[in-house]
Amino acid sequence: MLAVENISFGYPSAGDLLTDLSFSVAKGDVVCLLGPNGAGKTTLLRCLLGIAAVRTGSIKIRGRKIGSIPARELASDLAYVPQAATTVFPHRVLDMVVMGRTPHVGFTAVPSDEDYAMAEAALSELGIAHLADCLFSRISGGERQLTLIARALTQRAGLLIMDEPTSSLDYGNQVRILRVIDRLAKQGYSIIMTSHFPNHAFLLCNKVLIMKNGKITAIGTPEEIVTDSILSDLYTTKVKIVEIDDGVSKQLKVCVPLLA
Ligand SMILES: Nc1ncnc2c1ncn2[C@@H]1O[C@H](COP(=O)(O)OP(=O)(O)OP(=O)(O)O)[C@@H](O)[C@H]1O
Repeated sequence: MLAVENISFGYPSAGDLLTDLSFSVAKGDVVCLLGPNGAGKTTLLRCLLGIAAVRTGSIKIRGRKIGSIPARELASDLAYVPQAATTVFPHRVLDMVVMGRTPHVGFTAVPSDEDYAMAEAALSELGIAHLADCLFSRISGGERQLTLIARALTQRAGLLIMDEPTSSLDYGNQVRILRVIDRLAKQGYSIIMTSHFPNHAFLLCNKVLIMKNGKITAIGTPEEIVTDSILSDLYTTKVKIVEIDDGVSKQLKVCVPLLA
């Protein structure tokens, strides 16, 4: 679905911030991008979205270079789910979600009844249909994140790019969002998400990219590469991976930071 080949990126008159990154994303993949602050995760997402133009290499979606795809067409392949910041504009939740139809209807056109029906269906799919008439600025952080995911679903793109989808959410809401991501992947969506929580990789990702100083230093399954030594090196702090019984059917790995 997505093929990233040897890309480098830097801001004008500065050196490379991302160096020679390559990876691929298949249908149904949930890819977790792990790395410390400043590693270049958001910058990489900006390149994938075509907001930042790469210096070298190529990013292809379904075989086409993203630079050659008109923005509106690209939006039917890629949807961005930003962090759940609030907005100063008092939009209704349903109106926020129907904005996902913008690439399909155009900036000046009014969304049709069908567009609103799609937005309502996305809200129902995520269990927040009751919020349709609430103001986005007055719902909780977890509800805002679900609203932004609903907007991406309404866009009808197969690849969802999520920047720290659980940031600033409490434990229960983090798990709710992770469950939604897991369910979407099972429906065939591909997902790339950044996270500061290696446990997320164990819980729902089938592929992990380890990023440090603008480079991908390891790619693999969580079992292969989310290890004591790689995480301790990545975050320059002692980390231990332990196995627990999840109480249902399997052993689950969890990552524990050590203070000593
Ligand atoms: N507009 C810009 N101009 C120059 N440098 C920038 C710009 N935006 C970001 N950077 C630099 O790029 C580097 C990578 O930033 P980026 O936001 O991609 O990291 P990140 O891994 O997403 O970090 P975090 O986990 O803290 O969000 C940082 O050193 C940052 O200062």
